[in-house]
Amino acid sequence: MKEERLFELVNTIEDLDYAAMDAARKREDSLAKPPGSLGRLEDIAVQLSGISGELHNNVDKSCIVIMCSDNGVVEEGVSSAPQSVTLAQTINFTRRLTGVGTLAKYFNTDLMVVDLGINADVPKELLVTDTLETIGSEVRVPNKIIDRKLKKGTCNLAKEPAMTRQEAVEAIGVGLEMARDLKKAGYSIFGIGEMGIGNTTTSAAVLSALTGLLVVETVGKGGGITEQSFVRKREIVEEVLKRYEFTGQEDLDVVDVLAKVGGFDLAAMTGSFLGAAVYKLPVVIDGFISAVAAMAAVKISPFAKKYMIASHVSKEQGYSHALKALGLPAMLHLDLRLGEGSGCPLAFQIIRGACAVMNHMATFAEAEINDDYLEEIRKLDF
Ligand SMILES: O=C(O)c1ccc[n+]([C@@H]2O[C@H](COP(=O)([O-])O)[C@@H](O)[C@H]2O)c1
Ligand SMILES: Cc1cc2nc[nH]c2cc1C
Repeated sequence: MKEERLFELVNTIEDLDYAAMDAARKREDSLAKPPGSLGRLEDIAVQLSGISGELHNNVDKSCIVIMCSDNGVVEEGVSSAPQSVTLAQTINFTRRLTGVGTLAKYFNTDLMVVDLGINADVPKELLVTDTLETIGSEVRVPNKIIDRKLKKGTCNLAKEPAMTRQEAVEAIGVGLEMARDLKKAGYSIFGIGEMGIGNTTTSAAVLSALTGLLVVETVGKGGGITEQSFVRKREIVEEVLKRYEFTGQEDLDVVDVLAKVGGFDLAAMTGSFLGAAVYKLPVVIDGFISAVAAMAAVKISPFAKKYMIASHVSKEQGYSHALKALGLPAMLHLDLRLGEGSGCPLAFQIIRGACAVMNHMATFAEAEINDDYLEEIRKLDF
C-alpha cells in the first residue's frame, strides 16, 4: 500500500451517528428498570448504535485478528522465552490449543491468524493467501495462517530502526485489509491480538514515544525476565527514546515511531484499529500490545477511539497508563497478562449481554409498570 492511499482511507473515518445514539439512549431509558441501572451495558449498546446507525445490533459473528511477528530486539536478551515460541504458538492458534484458541472455540469466535514477519518458514500446508473462504452460504476466515510476511523479523531497534517507513506503511495496510475483509464477510465485531516474543519491549517504547510517559511507567516484565534483563530492557527503551527525541510531542509522526521502535505486529494492529473505524465495526482491545496499537491509531485519527471497547486490565506494567492515556474504561479485572487476544472472547460475551438487553428487555409499558415516578427519580443523585 502507498502511504498516500493509507491516509486517503484514514481521512474517510467519521464520528459516530449521534441520532442513532439518542434513539438508543431513549430506548434504554424506556426499559423496565431505574434509569441507568444497567450501567455500562447501556453505554455499550448505545455505542454499538452509534457505530452501525441501527437501534438493534448483535455481535453474533465475531472474530479475533492475531498479528504474529518477530522482533529483532530479542537479541538484547529482553525476553526469557525463545523466539521459536512465536512460530509454535502461531501454529497452535490454528489448532485452537492456545489460551485465546480455547476461549475462542468455547465461545464460538473465529480467529484470523496473520503472519507479518515470523522469523521462520511456516509449513506451506498451513499457509493461505486469501483472507476469506466460502463454505456453503457462509463466508468466514480460513482456519489457516494468512501469509503477509514482509520479512523474517524486524531489525534490532537497539542498533538501528526496526523497519523502514515503507515497511511500517505496508504492515498498517495489512491491518486495514483484514478489517475490510471482516466487514465484507459479515462479522459484526472483532478483537485485536498478537503473538511476538519481544513485543512488550517495542510496545513500551512506542507508548513512551507517543505519550511522554516515563520508561519506569511503560516497561514491564512481559512474559517474565530476570532482574538483570529488566534493567537492560529499561535502558534500551530509554536510549532509543533519547536517540530519536521521542518525548510525546503533539506533532509526532506516528508512522515514524512505529517504524523506528515498533514491530510489524504493532503496526498491523494499528492498521486494524484504524480499519474498524474506516469500515464501521466495533473493535475490542486486548492486552498491553493491543492497547498501545489502539493508542497509535487514535494518535493518527482521534475518531478511531469511538469504535473501541477495552476488554480487560492487563497486569503488564504500562497497561493502565495506556488505557488512561486513551481515556477508555475496561470491563474485566481478571489479572490476565497473556496477550494473543485472550481478553476478547470474554468481552464479546458481555457485549452480547448488552445487545440482549437492548433487543429483548421489556419496556415499562410492556411490563405494565406505570413510569410516572421516573420524572422524580431522575432528579435524585444516586
Ligand atoms: O498483552 C499483554 O498484556 C501481555 C503482557 C505480557 C506478555 N504478553 C505476551 O508475551 C509476549 C511478549 O512478551 P515478551 O516478554 O517476550 O516481551 C507476546 O507474545 C505477548 O502476547 C502479553
Ligand atoms: C508459552 C507462551 C505463550 C504465549 N502467548 C503469548 N505470549 C506467550 C509467551 C509464551 C512464552
